[in-house]
Amino acid sequence: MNYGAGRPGGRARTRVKVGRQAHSDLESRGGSVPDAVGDFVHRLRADRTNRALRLTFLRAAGSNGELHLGRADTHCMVLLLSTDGGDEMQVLAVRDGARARDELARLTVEINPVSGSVEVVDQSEVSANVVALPDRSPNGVPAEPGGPAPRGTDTPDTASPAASSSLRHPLFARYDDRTLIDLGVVPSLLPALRRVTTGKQFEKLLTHNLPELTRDVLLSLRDGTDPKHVQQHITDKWRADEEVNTGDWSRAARRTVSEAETDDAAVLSALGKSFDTWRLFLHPEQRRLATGDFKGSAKVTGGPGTGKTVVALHRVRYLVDRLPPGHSRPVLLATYNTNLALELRDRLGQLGGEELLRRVDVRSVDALAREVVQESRAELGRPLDDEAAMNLWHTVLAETGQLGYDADFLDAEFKHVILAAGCGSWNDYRRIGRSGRPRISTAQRHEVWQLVQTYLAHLEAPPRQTTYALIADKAAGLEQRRMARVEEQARYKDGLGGRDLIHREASSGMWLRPRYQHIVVDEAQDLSASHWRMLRAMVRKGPNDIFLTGDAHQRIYGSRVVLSHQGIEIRGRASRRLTLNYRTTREILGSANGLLAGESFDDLDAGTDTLDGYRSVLTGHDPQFWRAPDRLTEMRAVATLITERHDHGTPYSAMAVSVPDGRSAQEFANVLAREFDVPAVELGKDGARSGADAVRIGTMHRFKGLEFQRVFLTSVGEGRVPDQRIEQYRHANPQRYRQEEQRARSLLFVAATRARDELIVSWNGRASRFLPPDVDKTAYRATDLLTSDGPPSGSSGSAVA
Ligand SMILES: Nc1ncnc2c1ncn2[C@@H]1O[C@H](COP(=O)(O)OP(=O)(O)OP(=O)(O)O)[C@@H](O)[C@H]1O
Repeated sequence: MNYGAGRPGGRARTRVKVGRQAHSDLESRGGSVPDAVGDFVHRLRADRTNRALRLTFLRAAGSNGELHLGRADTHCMVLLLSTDGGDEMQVLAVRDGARARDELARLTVEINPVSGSVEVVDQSEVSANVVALPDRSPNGVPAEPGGPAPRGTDTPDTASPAASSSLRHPLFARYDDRTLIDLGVVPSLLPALRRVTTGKQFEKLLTHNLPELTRDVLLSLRDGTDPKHVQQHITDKWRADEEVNTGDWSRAARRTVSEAETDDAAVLSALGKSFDTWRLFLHPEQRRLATGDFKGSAKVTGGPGTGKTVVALHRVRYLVDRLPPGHSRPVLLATYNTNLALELRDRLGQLGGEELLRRVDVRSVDALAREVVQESRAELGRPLDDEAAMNLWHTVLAETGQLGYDADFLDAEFKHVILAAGCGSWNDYRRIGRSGRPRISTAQRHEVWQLVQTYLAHLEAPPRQTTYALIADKAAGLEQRRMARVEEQARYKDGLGGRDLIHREASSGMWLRPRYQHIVVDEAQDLSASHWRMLRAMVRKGPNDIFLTGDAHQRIYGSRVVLSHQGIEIRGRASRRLTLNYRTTREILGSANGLLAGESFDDLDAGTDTLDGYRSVLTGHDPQFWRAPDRLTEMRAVATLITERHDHGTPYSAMAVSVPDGRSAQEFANVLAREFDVPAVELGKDGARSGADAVRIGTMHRFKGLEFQRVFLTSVGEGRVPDQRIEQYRHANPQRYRQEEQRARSLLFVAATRARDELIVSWNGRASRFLPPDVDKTAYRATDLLTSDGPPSGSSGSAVA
C-alpha cells in the first residue's frame, strides 16, 4: 500500500483512534509501553509515510479495510486497522516482547453485529490459558483447587442454570450460538466458549481482554439472568443506531463506540501516562446522554457508581464545545455541597483543563443562592447551621407552650410544604396540597402557621439570623423576578422586530441576560424545591436548558421534589437510567442492594424508580462482617485490619472509616495514632482533599459522592443504625418512622457503595437489623483477631491490593 496516497510530496496526516481493548493492553502492560505507543500515535498522526513507523500490510479486512502492523519501539508492536486509503487508522491491540508480531498476527478482528464496533479476540490465547485449564480430577469429578475465590466464580456452582444442568456440560450450553451472538457476544469467541465447563475456566476467561459487551453479557447470563433481561438492560444499550454491515470496515472505523478520538492533543500526550478510562471511553449509553440534544431538560438516574457524575462532566464539556468564543461562564455545574463542588471542579479540570474551567461556574446550590441574595443587597443575616435551626424550633415550642408539636415535623413542614410551595400567607398555606405529609386538621394547620410566624420573627430580631432554606427561598424569588423581566424584555424586543434594547436597558438599569445558557446538576436527589425554583429561573426554557443527574436511593438530605411541579419537564426520552456500576464489585453491590430490598423510591419526578438491571462487571471478595463486645475492641480490630492492608500495599489514603458522629471520629483517630501509629484525617467540609497519606475518618454523611479502595463501616449496630431516636415515632407517627428508616437505609447504602475493592462492616453489641439475618452468629469475632492465634483477618488484604 502507498501510505502517502493522495498527497504527493506532502505529509500524509491521519486521523488516529485508539480502541478500548488497545487501551486495556496499555494499562495491563505499563512500563515504557504506553509511552512508546503514545509517541507512535503522535508520529503516525503527523505523517503516516514516516518509514520509522515500520508499517507493514498484514491482511485485508473486508473490501474496504486493511490490517497493518506497526513498530512502536524495539519491543513493542501495534495492530492497526486502516480505512479510507489510510486517512483513518485505529489502534486495535498492543503486544510487546519477542513474540509480539506473531501474537498480533493471529488475532481475530471482526465487526460486532450488534454494536458495529471493531473487536479483537485472541482465540489461541483463550484456548491455551482457559480451555486447557485442568477441569477434571482423575476420578472424573471436576477439579476445583481449594482456597477462597470470589463468589460465583470458583466452582461449577448452582447459581447458574447453565452450570447446574450437568457438571460436564459447557457453562453456556443452554444458549445457542444465535442467542449469544444476538445478545452481543463476539462470534469468534464461541468455539472457545463452548469448551468452558467450569467456574474456574470462566473466571480465567474474564481476565482476558474481552470486548466490554461480551464480558457484560456473559457475566449476566452466568448469574442466571434471563436473556430477555440481558437484551433489555445490556444489548439494547450497545445497539448501533443504524443497521450494521459486518463487511463495512470503513463505516465501523468511523463509529465512536468504544474508541477514543486522539485528534485531541491532551488525549494524545496523556496516552503514555496513566489516564483514567472515563475520560476517554464512555459506555454507549453514557455517550448518548452526554452528547445528545434535548428539546428541553433531561434527567439521568442510576445506582451508585454508574457514572452519573462522569456523564455530567462530559455533558458540560459537550455544551462548552458548542459555545461561541467568549470570556463569560454561560454554563453552570451545580451540586449539593461545597466539598462535592470542589471535587467536581477537580474532575472537570482533568477532563478539559483550564480552557474548559474558564467557561463554567462550578458551585454548590447553597453558595449560589447566597451569592444571589448578597448581590441583591438584601439584608441576609447570619445563616444558622442545621442543628441551630432545629434548636430554634425547640425554643419556639417552649415559648409558645405548644409542646404537642415536634420540632422535626415543624422544620419539615416549613421547608417541604410552606417554602416549597411558596406560601406567602395563611390563605396560601390553608389551601395547599400536602401529599406525602402526615395528616393535620385545619385548626392544626393554623397553629403550625402561627408557630412558623414566631420562628421567622425570632430570626428577624436583631442580631438578624437566617437559615440556608430561607436563603434558597429568597434566591428563588429574586431569580424568578429577574427571569420575568428577561422574558418581558424579550417580548418587547420581539414587538420591535428584534431591534436593540439599548435605550430601554440604559433607562431601566436592568440586567437583561438570563444568568446561564445551560445548567448541569449533579446529586439532584438532595436539592430542595427552592433550589430547583432558583435554578429553573436562572436559564430560559429551551433546548438543553437543564441536565440533571441523581439517584433517589441515595437521598440523605432533601425530601422528594416532583420536578415537573417546578417547571422542569423530563418525561419520555429526556429521562434515562444508567445500570452498569463501574466502581464496586458484584459482591459488595449484592450486599448493598440487599439493604434497600422492598423499599420504594421515586424517580425525581412523579414516578417510581428501581434498581432493576443494576449490576457490576467487577468481581472480588464478599464483604466481611466483624462483631465486637465493646467499642474499644471494635476500634482496635478495625485498626488491625487497616494496618494489615497497609502492609500489603494499600495506601492509608485509599481507606476510609465511617463513625457514628463527629466525636467518635476523634476517638478513633486517637486509637489509630496512639496504639497503631496509623495517621488519620477527618473527612471535613472539604471532603477527602487532604494530600496526606492518612486514613479518612468521617460520618457516613461525609462519604457522599466519594470513593475509596477499602471502606470500613463501624458501629453498624442496633440502636446506632438506624439511630434509636427514631423509635419515638414507631407508634406515634408510623409514616414518619418509615421515612426515617428509609433514610437510614439510604445512608448505609451510600456509605457501602463508596467501596471499590473491599467493604468491612463492624459493630459492637447487636448487629443492625439492616444487616443480613444471623450475621451476629456468622460474623468474625474481633476478640479472636486481637489474640495472636486468631483467624486470618481477611486474605483480601493482599489479594486485591
Ligand atoms: N465509562 C467509564 N469507564 C470507566 N470508568 C468509569 C466510566 N464511567 C464511570 N467510571 C468510573 O466509575 C466510578 C463511578 O463514577 P461516578 O462517580 O461518575 O458515578 P456516580 O453514578 O456519580 O456515583 P454515585 O452516585 O455513587 O456518586 C468512578 O471511578 C468513575 O471514574
